[in-house]
Amino acid sequence: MTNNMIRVALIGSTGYTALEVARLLLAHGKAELTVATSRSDEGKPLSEIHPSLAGRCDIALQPFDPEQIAKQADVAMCCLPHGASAESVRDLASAGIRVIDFSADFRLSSVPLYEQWYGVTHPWPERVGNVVYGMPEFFAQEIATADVVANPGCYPTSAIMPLAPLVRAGLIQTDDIIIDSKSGVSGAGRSPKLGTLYCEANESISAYSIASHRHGPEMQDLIHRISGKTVDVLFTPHLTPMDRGILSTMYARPELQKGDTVESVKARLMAELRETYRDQPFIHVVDHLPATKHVVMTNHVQMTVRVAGPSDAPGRVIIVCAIDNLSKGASGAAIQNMNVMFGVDQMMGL
Ligand SMILES: NC(=O)C1=CN([C@@H]2O[C@H](COP(=O)(O)OP(=O)(O)OC[C@H]3O[C@@H](n4cnc5c(N)ncnc54)[C@H](OP(=O)(O)O)[C@@H]3O)[C@@H](O)[C@H]2O)C=CC1
Ligand SMILES: CC(=O)N[C@@H](CCC(=O)OP(=O)(O)O)C(=O)O
Repeated sequence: MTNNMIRVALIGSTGYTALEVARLLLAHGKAELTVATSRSDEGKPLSEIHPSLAGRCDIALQPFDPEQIAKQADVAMCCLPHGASAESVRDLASAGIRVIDFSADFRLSSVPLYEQWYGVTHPWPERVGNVVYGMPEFFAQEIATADVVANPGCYPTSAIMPLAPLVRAGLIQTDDIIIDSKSGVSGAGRSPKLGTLYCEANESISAYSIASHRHGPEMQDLIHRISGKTVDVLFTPHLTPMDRGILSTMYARPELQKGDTVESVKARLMAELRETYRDQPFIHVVDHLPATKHVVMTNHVQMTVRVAGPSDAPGRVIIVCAIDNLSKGASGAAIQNMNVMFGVDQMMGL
């Protein structure tokens, strides 16, 4: 650190999550961007790639050189796609710089699980299952001293935050959990793809990767790590015509107690969530139905619970959670993790 400022390196600066990190750092106060790397646009000012930064962040893009970056920065935010990220994370960590990895390369507990879902051989297998999951609401102590942090996936954040405490407390059954999520198009990244072209995505909602999305195992893995219980989730993501935001609607069966009503089950689940997140400044257990508009452009999470069925026979628990995929689902979470790693107020810049 110089002048008490945390020096931040952005790796893969031309993408959406990198832009969001740069934007948040402009208002941070205790952290500054000192390095931005790019394979494709070396030498150009960052603001040429992201015009919204013009006149505010004109740092020149440089090639990826871990030894050099370690001299210029205290922490690297690695905003690369999964598969490509792991090698860069390994090289940065070996050069002595702390790393926050935005990809899924270090999120899962085991190499076989990673290789089964990502279809690539992991280049740093000894660290898989040995990197803290960057969710300070559950793992702040480990994050504070970590050399590498695995920033959570966007959909998993919206599911793990409400489900893990309820599973841990034994309030919902562990099988038959359905997670139905809708994401804005920025969740797919900035590289052009057929499905994210305007005429494909606008005025349309579509499901994709049914029963085969890689975030299903991430949700199961992390709920297990937090609750100690094995859960079975069925996850369906949808692409929606919004720039950003995720709304997840989740269905589970309650563990009933004698005399339970719809109202008593709802009260018990809401009380558990409120107690879990009582001291967490970004997590809000609300009475209203959360919407993406309530949280976009913020690091805040809103969640609530409803219960369906005749009043004396509660059937299904319905949980609704809203986040911003680029903020608490990616770059905001990374800034929060960085704050915890460097011992500053976790809300700084957020
Ligand atoms: N978008 C979102 O909402 C979320 C994204 N994430 C994760 O964050 C990471 C970044 O996402 P996002 O910013 O959306 O992605 P983008 O596609 O917008 O940007 C990724 C950047 O990585 C660089 N890059 C692309 N391919 C390679 C490669 N093969 N080797 C090295 N560098 C490469 C490029 O930068 P350059 O050419 O400048 O080097 C590119 O601009 C991904 O792992 C993603 O899964 C996680 C949660 C939410
Ligand atoms: C809308 C959309 O396409 N979303 C992306 C997930 C976003 C993400 O960043 O996930 P990882 O960090 O785990 O890669 C998808 O479904 O692949």
